[in-house]
Amino acid sequence: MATALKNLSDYNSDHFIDISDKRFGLVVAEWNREITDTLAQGAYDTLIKHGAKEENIFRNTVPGSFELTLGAQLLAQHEQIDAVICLGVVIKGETKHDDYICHAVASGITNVGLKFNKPVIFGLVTTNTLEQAWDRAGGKHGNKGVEGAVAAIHMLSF
Ligand SMILES: Nc1c(NC[C@H](O)[C@H](O)[C@H](O)CO)[nH]c(=O)[nH]c1=O
Ligand SMILES: CC(=O)[C@@H](O)COP(=O)(O)O
Repeated sequence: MATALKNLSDYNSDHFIDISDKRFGLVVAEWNREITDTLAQGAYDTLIKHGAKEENIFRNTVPGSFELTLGAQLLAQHEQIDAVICLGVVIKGETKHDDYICHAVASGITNVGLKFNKPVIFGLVTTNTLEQAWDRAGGKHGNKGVEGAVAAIHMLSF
């Protein structure tokens, strides 16, 4: 499987631009809070590591991943926000509810990015089990929050 070969925290930063004056929005879902907090810390630490200023990272929480789209839009609409990173964890339940959430968020945040012409990053962990989610929040497959921050910086370097 592709995931088995890829660590979400492995990346090449050679092409990154100076992000010291860039302003980042972090939108974090409260569902599965322990895991989403770990994703958010990974994203925050990566942005700081590559030169972002603490005062230029704006974190907001939403109830669940379904609300990430509106949360992203409320940040992306501000011209002083340069990129938005959306972070959530959706773990399959007994019904198809997870499918509806994930598809809505994937489509929704894509449209927000296109509407405001700025990076809106899909940092959604979508797993079958809690263990798989932790594997992608600092576990054996890295941290999806790190991947999200790297994607935001990469797109700003476009
Ligand atoms: N089951 C999960 C949810 N469910 C909540 C929805 O995201 C949403 O907040 C609710 O439907 C009200 O609109 N959210 C997650 O982030 N992760 C889940 O596993
Ligand atoms: C993934 C979810 O949406 C969570 O609420 C589990 O839902 P369900 O077990 O009702 O499918």
